[in-house]
Amino acid sequence: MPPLAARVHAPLLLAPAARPAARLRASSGPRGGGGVRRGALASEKPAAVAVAEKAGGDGGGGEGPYDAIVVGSGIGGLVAATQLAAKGARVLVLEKYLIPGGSSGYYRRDGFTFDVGSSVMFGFSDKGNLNLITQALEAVGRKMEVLPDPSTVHFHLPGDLSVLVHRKYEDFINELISKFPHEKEGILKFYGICWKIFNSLNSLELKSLEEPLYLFGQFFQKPLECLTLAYYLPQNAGDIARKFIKDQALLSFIDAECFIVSTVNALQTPMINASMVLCDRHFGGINYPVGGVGGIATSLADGLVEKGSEIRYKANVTNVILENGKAIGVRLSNGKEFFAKTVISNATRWDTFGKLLKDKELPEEEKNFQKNYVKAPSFLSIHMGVKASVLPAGTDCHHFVLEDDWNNLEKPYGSIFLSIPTVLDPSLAPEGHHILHIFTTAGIEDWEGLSRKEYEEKKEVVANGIIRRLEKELFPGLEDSIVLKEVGSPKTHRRFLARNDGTYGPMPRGKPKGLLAMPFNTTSIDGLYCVGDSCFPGQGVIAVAFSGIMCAHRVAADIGLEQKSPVLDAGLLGLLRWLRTLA
Ligand SMILES: NC(=O)c1ccc[n+]([C@@H]2O[C@H](COP(=O)([O-])OP(=O)(O)OC[C@H]3O[C@@H](n4cnc5c(N)ncnc54)[C@H](O)[C@@H]3O)[C@@H](O)[C@H]2O)c1
Ligand SMILES: CC(C)=CCC/C(C)=C/C=C/C(C)=C/C=C/C(C)=C/C=C/C=C(C)/C=C/C=C(C)/C=C/C=C(\C)CCC=C(C)C
Repeated sequence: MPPLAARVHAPLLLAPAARPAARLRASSGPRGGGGVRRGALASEKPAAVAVAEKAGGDGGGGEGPYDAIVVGSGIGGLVAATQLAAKGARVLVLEKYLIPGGSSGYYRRDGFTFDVGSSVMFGFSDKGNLNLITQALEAVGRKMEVLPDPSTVHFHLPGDLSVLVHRKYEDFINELISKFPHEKEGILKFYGICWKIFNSLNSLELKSLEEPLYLFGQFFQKPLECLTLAYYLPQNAGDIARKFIKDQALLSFIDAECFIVSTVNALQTPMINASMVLCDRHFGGINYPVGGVGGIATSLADGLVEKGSEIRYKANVTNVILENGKAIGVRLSNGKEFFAKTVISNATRWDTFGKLLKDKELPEEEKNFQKNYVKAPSFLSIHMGVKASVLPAGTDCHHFVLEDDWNNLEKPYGSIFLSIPTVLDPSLAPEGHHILHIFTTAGIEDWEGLSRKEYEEKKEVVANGIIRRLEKELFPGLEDSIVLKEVGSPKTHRRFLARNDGTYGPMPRGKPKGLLAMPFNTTSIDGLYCVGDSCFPGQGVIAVAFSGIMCAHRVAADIGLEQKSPVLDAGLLGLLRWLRTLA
């Protein structure tokens, strides 16, 4: 392997549009083996690529009707689409970009395969009911090989507090107690409640909470578990932690645990979401897909096509078409129209109602959502290839760094997330090298109004500051070991992920009532559904996978593929709408 030249790349978070053919070929998965059908050869041409090549992006003339059109192929959209296709629906997914996955996509540079977003994968185990990524793949006959991560994250926190979240719960809890022996009882109680909630969740068959026949069925079969969930639904992790824990540093640690999940502190993080991630990391564990995270989306897209549905790339949806107030199709930027019984938007709710329905007055329900939630800041991401020698032996895969001051936890550029997926899967980088994927929160307003030169310079200055902090805290010699570096700003994320202001997801405006105000999948527009991280239960790949499963169930009932009761529907949907107004 010839040595890689050290250099700094232009602002490319994702692949440049100048290489469309290569990008379509790359759809076979990050490593070609990322999404192999059971018993199929890894070298077989994935069906999704064939359709993309045939479609050649936007065409002309109207098409349809489909059972459902899905706008966007993030994990939320793809799970909704594949679940529906598995139930026998004919689905069309329209994706603006060149490959599927959105924030869970990938790109390649000089032999490195980078995950665009998170590399920390929940829900990828082979047990329980909450392994939603595994289940989503299985629904379309796919299975990915995964590598168990021995830990979830290594926290490097103020006051030299270092906590490694081991895969084994006992190891983690003993390590935490060893740092706060005086809070042993409080620690066991707080994490004990998390387990109570997690076990309740894990005992249910997860489908749409907006479908009454299913919901009442679950209440009948598992009354205690459902009541437990209903009890904790409006509560937040920070309030529960404060019932048992007094030590401020320990409460700040729990803030950091929650911040990773929700980009806000524990007082603002719904207890159900906190419990889900604080326990699944030990129950199913964190598992990394061989070949990279991008393989999940390409496998789902291939599975979708094999079920007789379609996905088209370079298809930029600009409008949802309404007829008598009902969503009946969509229009692309090239004027082409597609029609369907239902339309599912995987764009954020801000984009769905602010752009795809810009001529329509914002419905009350959405006003309520925007009253309760704001767009979380975007982020600055740095993808680097480094010489392997810079990492000490036994380096953990994921790190969270906040050096001196707890007050900086939620501030822009305050906390640093770092993933080194090559610790688990060396095939993602050329021999002798590692990948460092670094990100930190950043607002779009910081990056607007700059000239090209100022923008490039600012990216360099900010990125180098972050790299120097990591060099000081974790890896001496880091700067000199860099062979490849690409910096993405909030503007990059807005452009390539098509997310309003490049937002990371929704964030409660104040202190939420747990998950009570979070909208589900139906909207106040007949035939229009939303899926993704601005729907219940919020941010996170496993969370949007759940929103996809819920959405597909509700849509399937509405188009006659699953049982439904119009009378009960009206009652439950009305009740849920009313409950949201209480939040
Ligand atoms: N760094 C990170 O770890 C990171 C960053 C951001 C988001 N995330 C996570 O990623 C997940 C987001 O998943 P998601 O399912 O909500 O969606 P997503 O944002 O990942 O994907 C949405 C997809 O819809 C496409 N799209 C948007 N508008 C469109 C339009 N008008 N026409 C056609 N296509 C359009 C986008 O190109 C994108 O591919 C969440 O888990 C979130 O928390 C992670
Ligand atoms: C309806 C009513 C009213 C009532 C009823 C009751 C009941 C029954 C209820 C039920 C409920 C349920 C089922 C629920 C569910 C839920 C769920 C599933 C949830 C989930 C969640 C998840 C989440 C949130 C996740 C998240 C994650 C994340 C975000 C991640 C991230 C990561 C990252 C960022 C990375 C980091 C990195 C480093 C450190 C490096």
